[in-house]
Amino acid sequence: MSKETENPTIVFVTGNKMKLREVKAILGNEYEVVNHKYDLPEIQGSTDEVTIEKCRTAAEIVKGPVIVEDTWLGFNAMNGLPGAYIKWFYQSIGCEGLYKMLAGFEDKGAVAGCTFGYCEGPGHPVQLFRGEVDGTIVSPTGEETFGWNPVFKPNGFEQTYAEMDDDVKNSISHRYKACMKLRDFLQEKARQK
Ligand SMILES: O=P(O)(O)OP(=O)(O)OP(=O)(O)OC[C@H]1O[C@@H](n2cnc3c(O)ncnc32)[C@H](O)[C@@H]1O
Ligand SMILES: [Mg+2]
Repeated sequence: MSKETENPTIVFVTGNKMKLREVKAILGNEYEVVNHKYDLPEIQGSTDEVTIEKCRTAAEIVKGPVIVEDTWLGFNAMNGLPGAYIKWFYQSIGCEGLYKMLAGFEDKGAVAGCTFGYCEGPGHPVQLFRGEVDGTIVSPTGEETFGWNPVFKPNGFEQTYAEMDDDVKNSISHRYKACMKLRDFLQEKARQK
């Protein structure tokens, strides 16, 4: 089937199938999201630093415009930790363990966030687009199909990310918010050409 209009292409360097799926669901009507599957090395540092380094490396590999994304989950009682290190915590102790980490704290508040990086190509600066959602950490509820979705319940909702329909998560999530900022930037850039 041929398309009437060609959407601009975005090259998304990620090794995470579920992130790719969500970005396609959020931006797929306006962009052709192409994946370069590569597990980019992640330095130790703030989420911004991690994203900038991932994006620089991705641009070197692809030799052209790329986006990358780094996700974090920060517990308010722990001043934002695990933050960018959530991947390693999740991999080692799972959702149940993440929930139990807060057993000794009254404050179950958390922030789910992600930062997209955009880089025009090797040697170019990296632009950052951040999206955050406040919520609480709850006992794992819902199917564990994507990371820590079962323990994160966004404020204002009765369901965890894992219990929500994909459409709902993708219209309110940290990733949605960051994608909207990225989209605005890309549209503005296209207008200036
Ligand atoms: O190749 P990249 O894009 O880096 O993919 P990754 O899987 O390594 O992802 P991160 O470094 O950003 O680590 C974030 C961790 O949080 C998980 N995660 C990311 N987005 C999520 C979301 O929206 N809901 C639940 N878990 C998520 C993800 O599976 C990782 O374990
Ligand atoms: Mg990673």
